[in-house]
Amino acid sequence: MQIQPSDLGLVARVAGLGKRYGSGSGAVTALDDVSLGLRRGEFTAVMGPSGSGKSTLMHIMAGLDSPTSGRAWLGDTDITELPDAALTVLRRRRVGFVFQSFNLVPTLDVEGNVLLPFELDGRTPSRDERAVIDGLLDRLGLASRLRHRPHELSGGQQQRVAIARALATRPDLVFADEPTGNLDSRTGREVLAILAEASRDSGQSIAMVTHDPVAASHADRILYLADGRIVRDATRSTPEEIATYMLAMEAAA
Ligand SMILES: Nc1ncnc2c1ncn2[C@@H]1O[C@H](COP(=O)(O)OP(=O)(O)OP(=O)(O)O)[C@@H](O)[C@H]1O
Repeated sequence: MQIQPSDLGLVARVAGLGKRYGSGSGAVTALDDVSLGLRRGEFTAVMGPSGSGKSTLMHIMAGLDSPTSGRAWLGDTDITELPDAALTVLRRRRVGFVFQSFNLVPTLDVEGNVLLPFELDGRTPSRDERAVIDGLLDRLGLASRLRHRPHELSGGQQQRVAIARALATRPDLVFADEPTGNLDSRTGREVLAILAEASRDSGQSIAMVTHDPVAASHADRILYLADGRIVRDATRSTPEEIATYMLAMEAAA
């Protein structure tokens, strides 16, 4: 019998992943032979210089983009050859995303955006789920903004709506691309605390791209990418240790 990712405690896995954009002399190798597993309940930060492949890796792991070579699993499902409709359902049930561009629906108010994953799944939140959502909206300072639409919110507020939406269904796996990028330091700390709690208390796995050593210091594990390859897989580190390594990487580039 074949060993499944879940037998190893993994909620997502990629093996021998490669991604090339374009062809001929203009081709760009965004990922080069990346193998990685994300463990259940683990909070992982993904760091690396601009253009090192962080967003590409997250998009492929989340089933939003396909690799040029290699394989990717969400849970025990190999998503590399999964038909689009099945992949959409799998993503909706198991994965939350926070994109750099927020991807809020402009015609829906804050509450409508946060409840969208339930709407798309054809159900309303249970009483427990409603309590989780209300707690998130409260902690993210959005409780007084429920009837506002995205264009009536600041960039940081829109980012918080995207975070509430990603966590609302308590998905197994949350991918967050620079989730604190637009936030002041107090709100940023609250978002990091919410992500850390989701992993510690609810067993959710979080993968967060960040350029900020302080944000990365909240994670259990830190992956460093350079030129499309994982160059270091580290355990929890201080902001100073992270900043020192990032500087050394940039100096070596
Ligand atoms: N759609 C695309 N077409 C062509 N090249 C692309 C495309 N998307 C990304 N790339 C290239 O792939 C490489 C990796 O990009 P990616 O966005 O994954 O990097 P990143 O580490 O997330 O960068 P940043 O920190 O600046 O967001 C870059 O060289 C980028 O220019």
